[in-house]
Amino acid sequence: MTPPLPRVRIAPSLLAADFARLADSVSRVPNADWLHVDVMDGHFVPNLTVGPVVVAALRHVTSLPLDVHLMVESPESMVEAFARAGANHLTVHVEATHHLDRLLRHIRELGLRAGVALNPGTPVEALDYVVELADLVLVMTVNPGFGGQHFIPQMVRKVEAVRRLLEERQLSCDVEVDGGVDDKTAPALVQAGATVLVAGTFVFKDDDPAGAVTRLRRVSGAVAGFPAAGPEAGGSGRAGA
Ligand SMILES: O=C(CO)[C@@H](O)[C@H](O)COP(=O)(O)O
Repeated sequence: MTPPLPRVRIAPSLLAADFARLADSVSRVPNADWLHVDVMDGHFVPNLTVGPVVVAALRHVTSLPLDVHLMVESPESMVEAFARAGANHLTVHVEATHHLDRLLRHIRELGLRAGVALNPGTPVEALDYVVELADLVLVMTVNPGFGGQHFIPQMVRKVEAVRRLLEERQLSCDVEVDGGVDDKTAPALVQAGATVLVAGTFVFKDDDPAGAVTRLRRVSGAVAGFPAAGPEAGGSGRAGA
C-alpha cells in the first residue's frame, strides 16, 4: 500500500530576505516549517550567495530545520562542510555531479536528509535509478539562480509525474517546489502532489512574512486530501525532520 501523503510544509527562502539582517528575517517567520538556504557558486548558476559560514551562523539563531539547496558544480566537495555547519537537509542537482548515487548515500551517511533537484529542462526519468536514495525531490519551478522569477506552469505536470513515480515505488519522499511559489500557484502544485512549498519573494517581500506563511498554509490546506496542519517543532537530522 502507498504510504499516506505527508502534510504540506512551508519553507521560506532566505534568498529574498534582508542579508544585512538575516537573524531578524528568521525571527519574522516563527511559523515556518523549514528555512530554505540557497547556495550558489557562480558556475552552476550565474549568481553567488552564501557558504557554510552563514549556515553555521543561522544554526545559532534558529532550531528550524535548515533546508540547504546546493546550486553548485561538484557538490561532493562541500557536503561535509555544510553538515558540520548544521544543515539538516542537503539537496544536490542531478545536473551538477557525475556521481549522484554515491553523493546521496554520503549525505545520508552524514545523518542528513538527502535531496535531489531537477532543473526545469531535466526530465523526471533522471530520478529512475536514484529516487530510493532520496528523502526529498526538489522540482525547480523556475530556472535556478535568482529569486522573483515567473513560475513555469509546465512544472505542475512534472510534479504530477514525480508523485506518480513515488506512488509506483511506494516511497514516502517529500516533493518540494521552488520558484514563483505564491498563494496563486501553490494550490495547483499541492494538488499535483507537492508536499513542501519554498517561497522567497512571497514571504519576505511582504510587510508581514509570518502572515504570508499562514496564507500559503491556508491555501495548501484547502486542497482536497491534504491535512491543513500548523507548524511543526524544529528538528534535526533525517528522523523527524
Ligand atoms: O532557488 C531559488 C532560485 O534559484 C529559489 O529558492 C528562490 O529563492 C525562490 O524565490 P522566489 O521565486 O520565491 O522569489
